[in-house]
Amino acid sequence: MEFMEKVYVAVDIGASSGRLILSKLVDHKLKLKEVHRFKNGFANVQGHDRWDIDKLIAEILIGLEKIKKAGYNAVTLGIDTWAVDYVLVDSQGKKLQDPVSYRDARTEGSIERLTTDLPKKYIYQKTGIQFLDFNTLYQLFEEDKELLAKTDKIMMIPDYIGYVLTGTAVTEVTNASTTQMLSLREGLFDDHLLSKVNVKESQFPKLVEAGTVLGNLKEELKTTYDLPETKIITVATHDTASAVVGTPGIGQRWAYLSSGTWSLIGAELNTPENGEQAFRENYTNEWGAYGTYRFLKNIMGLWIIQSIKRELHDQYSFVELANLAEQEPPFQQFIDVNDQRFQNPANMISEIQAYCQETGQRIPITPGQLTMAVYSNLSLYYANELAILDTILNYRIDSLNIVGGGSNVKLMNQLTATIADVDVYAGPSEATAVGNIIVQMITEGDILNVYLARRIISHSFEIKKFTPEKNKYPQILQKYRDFLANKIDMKG
Ligand SMILES: Nc1ncnc2c1ncn2[C@@H]1O[C@H](COP(=O)(O)OP(=O)(O)OP(=O)(O)O)[C@@H](O)[C@H]1O
Ligand SMILES: C[C@H](O)[C@H](O)[C@@H](O)C(=O)CO
Ligand SMILES: [Mg+2]
Repeated sequence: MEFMEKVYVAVDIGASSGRLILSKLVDHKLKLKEVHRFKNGFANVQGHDRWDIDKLIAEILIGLEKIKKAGYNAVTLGIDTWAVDYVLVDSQGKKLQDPVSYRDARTEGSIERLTTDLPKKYIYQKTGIQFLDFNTLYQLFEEDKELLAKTDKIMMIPDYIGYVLTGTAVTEVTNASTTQMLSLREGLFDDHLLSKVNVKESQFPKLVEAGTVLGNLKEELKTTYDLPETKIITVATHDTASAVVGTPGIGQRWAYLSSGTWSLIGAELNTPENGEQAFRENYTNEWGAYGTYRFLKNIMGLWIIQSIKRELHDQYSFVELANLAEQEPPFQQFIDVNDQRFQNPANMISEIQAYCQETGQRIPITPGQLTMAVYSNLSLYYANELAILDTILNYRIDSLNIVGGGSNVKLMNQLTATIADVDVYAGPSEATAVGNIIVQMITEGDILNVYLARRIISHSFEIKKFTPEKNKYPQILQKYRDFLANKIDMKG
C-alpha cells in the first residue's frame, strides 16, 4: 500500500490577521509552512463596525489554490477564528447581513440593560462565563428585531465559514460557550437566557464537540477555484481554545497566556470554577477541547499596540516598535490596560496620553515611550492576574506558557517573568494553528491525545525560557495594585 503522507491545513483567523498554515508530522516533529496570510479588521458599514466575511472566505479559497499549485491534491482542514460574533442566515442559507464586530458600540451598557430583571449572579452560576459587554448574549439582546425574525440559523463565525465551504451547519462547543448562553450543568443552550433575547434553540445548528468531521468542500466551489480535495474537520473553533491545545504546557502547575490581539491568561481545568471569588474577579469558564475548561480572563492585549501602529500610519513594524521600547526605562507610568476606554477609542495614543494626564503621571510621547508604557503595564497586569489565579485555584502557579504573536516580544516575556516571579516559556507564536492541526490529527488517528501532542509540540518548536531577575523591581507590583485600587493618587 502506497504510504500517503497526510497533509493538514490550519485556517486561523484572528481579529488582526488570518493565515493558512500547512502541517505534516515528520520524524515525530510538527513541521509548519505558512502558505497564505491576509489582513483582517472591521469597517463601519451601514451604521455598525462589521467584518467582511466574504473576503475572509475568498482568502481561504485563494490559500487553498496556492496549496493545490504547490502539488498537494488532498488535504484535511480546520477553521478557527475569534469568538462571540455570528452570522444571521435565512431559510435559503443566505446571510442576512455582514456580521457586526464585537467592538461595535451597540452593546455599550447592554449588561446593565439585560440584568435589570436577571441577576448577574444567576447568569454566572448558570454559564460560568465572564461578563464582557460584547458577548453574544448582549449582541442578540441589541440585534435588529426584524432581522432576527427572518433568521433561520444563527451561526458563529467559524461555523458559518464551514457551512459555506461544505453545506453543513454545526455549532462547535468551545466557541458556543463564549455566547454566555450555554448551561455549564447541562451542556446545552439555557432556555431562560434564550428567551431573554427572543431566540429559539432551533435557531442554532446542533452542538458538536471539537474534532467532529464536518464534510468535504462543495463541488460548486471547484468551478471557480482550482482546489485540492479537502476534508474539513470542526476543530476547537474558538481561536483561544485552539491556542490552549497548542500550548506546550511546560511546568508542574502551568498557566497559559495567549498573547495576540487579546491577552487571555488562565489555566486548563477539568472541572469548571464558577464560585464566588471567580465571579467577583470576572473569570470565565470557556469550554475547551475534550471536555476541559479554559478558566481565563480577557486582558486588552496587543490590540493597544496594533492601534498605536495604525495611528502612526504603519511607519513602524511591530519589531521596530519593540526595539524602540527596549531603549526606554520601564514603569514610567501606571495604566489600567483593561479600562473600558481602551476597548475601541477614536484615537488610542490620545486616550493613553489623556489617561496619564488625568492621573497626574508622565505622558508617553514617542513611539518607544508609548510601546514601553503598554508593554510595562501589560506585564504588571499579567503578574497581578497570576496572583489572583493562585488564590482562586488555591495553588501556586510555577510557570507561564506564553504563546501567540506576543511570545515574540522578549522584553515583555522578561518583564513578566521578573514581576510575576515565575518561569516564562515563550512559544510557539503560531500555537493557535498548532492546536488547530493537533485536533485534526487526533481525529485522524495520527496522534493519540492532547497530552502526547504537547510532548510533540515541545519537541517541534523552540520554546525560549525566561527566568525571574530577583529583586530587580521590588514593590512595583504592590504599587501597581494600590494604583488599580485607587489607593495611590499619582497627582500627589
Ligand atoms: N516579532 C514581533 N515583535 C513584536 N511584536 C510582535 C511580533 N510578532 C507579533 N507581534 C505582536 O503580536 C500581535 C499579533 O499576535 P497574533 O498573530 O497572535 O494575533 P492574531 O492571531 O492576528 O489576532 P488574534 O489575537 O485575534 O488571534 C501583533 O499585534 C504584535 O503586537
Ligand atoms: C471576543 C473574544 O474574547 C475574543 O475572540 C478573544 O477570545 C480573542 O480574540 C482570542 O484571539
Ligand atoms: Mg490569533
